[in-house]
Amino acid sequence: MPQSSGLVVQGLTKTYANGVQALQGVDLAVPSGLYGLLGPNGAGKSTLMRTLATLQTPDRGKIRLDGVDVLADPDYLRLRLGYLPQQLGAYPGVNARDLLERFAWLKGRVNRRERRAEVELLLEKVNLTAAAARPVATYSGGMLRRFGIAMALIGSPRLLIVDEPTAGLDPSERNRFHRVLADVASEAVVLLSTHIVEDVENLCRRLAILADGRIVAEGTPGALADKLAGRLWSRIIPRGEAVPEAVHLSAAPDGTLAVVEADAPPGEGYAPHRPRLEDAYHAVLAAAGVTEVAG
Ligand SMILES: Nc1ncnc2c1ncn2[C@@H]1O[C@H](COP(=O)(O)OP(=O)(O)OP(=O)(O)O)[C@@H](O)[C@H]1O
Repeated sequence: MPQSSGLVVQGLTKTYANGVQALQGVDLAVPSGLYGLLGPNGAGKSTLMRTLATLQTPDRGKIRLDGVDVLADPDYLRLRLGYLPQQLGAYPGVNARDLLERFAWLKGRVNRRERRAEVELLLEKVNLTAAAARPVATYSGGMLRRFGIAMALIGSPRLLIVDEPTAGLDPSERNRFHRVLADVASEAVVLLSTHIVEDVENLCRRLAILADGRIVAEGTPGALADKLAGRLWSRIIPRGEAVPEAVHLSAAPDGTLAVVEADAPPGEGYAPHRPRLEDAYHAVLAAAGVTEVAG
C-alpha cells in the first residue's frame, strides 16, 4: 500500500466563536482498519469527527484521504465517507428498507435494480433483513445503531466515522455491532470515537488519546499499556480508609480498588498490577494535567 494511503491529519486547529479552542494542532495518521479515538468529555473528539466529515471547517491544518487534500476537494471525501453520528434523526413511519433505498437514491444510486441489491446486502450485513419491513421508529437501540451503520455504508465508503456508538446497548447488541464494524474495517479506514476504553482495547489496532484539543498519546493498545509495565501496584482500600493518590480508583465489592504508579510497592498489601489500556489512558491524562470530568 502506498505511504499516503489512509487518513492523514496535520496541524488541525479550531477555535469556536465563544473562544473555546476545541482543536489545538491535531496530527494523526490513520491507516486502514479500526482506529480508536479516546478522550474525556470536551476533549474535542466530536469537533474532530465533524471536521473530518466536512460538516465544519477548521481554522488551519490539512486533511488528506489517500493522498488527496480533502479541504481543497471536499467532494472527494464526501463521495467516500460514511458517518454515523451520536444521534440518528427520527424517521416516523418509514420502514428500514424504504429508508435505505431513499438514501441510496440520494447518494446517486439511480439504477433501481442495483440500488435494491445493495440495500438487501446492507440489511443482511447488519442483520436486519428480518426486520426490514418494520418502521425504524419501532427499533430497539441496538437495531437503530445497526441501521445507522447500514445507512453509513451506502456506497461502500473508504472512510467510516463512528461517533460514540455503543451507549445504551446491551452486551449482545454491542458484540453484534462490533462484529459489523470489524467486518467493515477489513476494507476501509474506520475511525471509532468512544468513551469505552475496553472497546478500543479489544477492537482497535491503534488509537489516539485526545485531551484539551491535543493528541497526548498514540500507538497500539499493547504498546501504550506496556509503557507502565512493572510500575503499577494495586490494592483494595477498605471502606472508611483514606484512598491514596492513584492512577485510577474504581469501586470494588469490598471497597475501592486503587491502582498506583510507583517504582516499588507503595505500601503494605499492594500487589503487582498488569497494566491495561485503561491504566495507560488515565496515566496519560494525568501526565497531561487533565482530570476526567464525571459524565
Ligand atoms: N458549536 C460549538 N460552539 C462553541 N463551543 C463548542 C461547540 N461545539 C463544541 N464546543 C466546545 O468545544 C470543546 C470540545 O467539544 P467536543 O464536543 O468536540 O468534545 P468531545 O470530546 O466530543 O466531548 P464529549 O465526549 O462530551 O462529546 C468543548 O469545550 C465544547 O464545549
